[in-house]
Amino acid sequence: MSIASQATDRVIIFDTTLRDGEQSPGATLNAEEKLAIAHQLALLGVDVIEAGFAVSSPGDFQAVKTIAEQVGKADGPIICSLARATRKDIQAAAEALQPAAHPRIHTMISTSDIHLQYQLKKSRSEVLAIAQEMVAYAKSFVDDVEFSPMDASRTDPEFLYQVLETAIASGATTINIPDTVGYCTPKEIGILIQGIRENVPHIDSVILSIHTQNDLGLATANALAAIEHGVRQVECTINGIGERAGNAALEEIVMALQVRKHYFNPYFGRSVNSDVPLTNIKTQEIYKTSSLVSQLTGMLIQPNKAIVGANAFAHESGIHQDGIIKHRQTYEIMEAASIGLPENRIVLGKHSGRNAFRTRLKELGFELSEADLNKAFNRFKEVADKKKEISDWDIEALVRDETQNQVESGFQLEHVQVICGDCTCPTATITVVTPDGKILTDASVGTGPVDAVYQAINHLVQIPNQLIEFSVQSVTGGIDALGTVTIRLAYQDRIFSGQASDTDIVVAAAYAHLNALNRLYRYLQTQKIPAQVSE
Ligand SMILES: CC(=O)SCCNC(=O)CCNC(=O)[C@H](O)C(C)(C)COP(=O)(O)OP(=O)(O)OC[C@H]1O[C@@H](n2cnc3c(N)ncnc32)[C@H](O)[C@@H]1OP(=O)(O)O
Ligand SMILES: CC(C)C(=O)C(=O)O
Repeated sequence: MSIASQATDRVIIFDTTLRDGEQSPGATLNAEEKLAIAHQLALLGVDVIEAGFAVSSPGDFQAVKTIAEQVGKADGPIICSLARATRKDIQAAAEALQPAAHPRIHTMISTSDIHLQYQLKKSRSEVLAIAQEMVAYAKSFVDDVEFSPMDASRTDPEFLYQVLETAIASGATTINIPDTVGYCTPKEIGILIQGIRENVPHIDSVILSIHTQNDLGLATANALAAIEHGVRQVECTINGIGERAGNAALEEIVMALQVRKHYFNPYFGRSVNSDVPLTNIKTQEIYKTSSLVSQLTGMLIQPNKAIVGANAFAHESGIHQDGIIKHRQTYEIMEAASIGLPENRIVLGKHSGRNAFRTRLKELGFELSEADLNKAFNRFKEVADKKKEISDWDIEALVRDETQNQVESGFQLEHVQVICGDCTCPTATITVVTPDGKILTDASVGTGPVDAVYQAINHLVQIPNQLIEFSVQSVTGGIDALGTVTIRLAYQDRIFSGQASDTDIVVAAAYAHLNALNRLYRYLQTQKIPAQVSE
């Protein structure tokens, strides 16, 4: 049974990722890649896959044919090919779709005066005659024929009604209304659809469809407005890819209908509180499908993209994180799991608060006292000011650092400043606070910036020691990674180690050195050997 002959109390999802989506500059797919996406679209549960434009190239013809064979099974989706309103295009589409259990030919011709005058160079009556002839021709191959009046939203409504009436009389089973250049506002789309429903004879005997482009960023809003006015098929693409600024994004349409179903239910004659989904889409497959399309087309997804962007379920600011930890719905209207993501993300960064920090520490197995937590949190904020995102490894390093520094109280590092470069003698200026509260400053030169720091600290602290090991490790990847410096100092026959982390490894080296010196200092105290602090 053709989908058009079924009464629909839901929205038919017509996916055109493999046709309009592939028209995104740079997004070209080969037949194998198209097949992989088509299989995933079938798993996602789309009703119609527009697999390509069969006449456009031998490769696209083959892709449509292979998808028709391998995905267009009896229990699978409708497989569709686009065709201009020409015999050659329609023949190619029919031939490529031949193996599909449910084939659809989608034929189109422009109807706006600007297209007729400048592109087709045809009169309205010629276009009317072509539409009539070509829909009938497509119908001679398949039952399921979709007709699109290209640039419908800029077409004289009276002429549009005439063309649509003709297409329906010639056998079209789906009438698709394209806002080809993404020109309309949602209100105008509503008026357009309402006008068609009121003025085109037999429009209720076909599926009315909408195809929106995103030139003004209104594709999703326009598609939803059309649904409110009785449209029952939406043409859309994964991640919203498509010609120019793209098409309505499938994931946005589907999740809007899912999350706001109580709002949309009355437009489908349902009771407001019905929880029956308004599409057949298995929403848990959305994320996987989105990633596959992004990977194969090379079209990266902007981080703030609705539903599938990396930040769509990520919370960075303390107030939001606090709310999410207390009750997820305070700042989330849908669950990450509903699109197939394992969980939402609390991102620790400069806007995060104590609750999120404490919660992450607990997850990492650290139970800190309130005082220790505050200290670690202050360090965290300092690092967050320099680093975009704080990873779990960074946090572990910070907490370890704080814990060690508490144990080894003694000299406190107040200030580190280093000048270095290829034409400069590396010079470090260091300020420390002694255990009895004196503030001391000194400057030293060295063979490199770290050596200069060590010389200056040694001069201030006056504890004899020998640096026997120095290593630096990047805690995480990236240019803003935390570096952990580990050192070992020898004093007579004893070894004292120190470790510290910072986004600046010279600063980390200074803290690590002081950390080891404090251990040595405490040892000297227990041995009653006085340290000679410089004056
Ligand atoms: C809004 C949309 O997304 S529509 C789909 C757009 N997608 C594509 O164009 C991708 C695939 N296209 C192609 O591979 C090629 O353009 C082809 C194979 C379709 C045609 O290639 P060519 O024969 O070299 O024609 P070309 O692309 O230069 O020009 C398009 C021709 O189609 C005509 N045309 C455009 N739309 C239609 C239509 N709906 N019905 C009939 N003819 C049409 C144009 O008037 C023009 O004809 P002309 O050469 O007689 O002036
Ligand atoms: C072929 C039609 C539906 C189209 O892509 C458009 O008009 O934008």
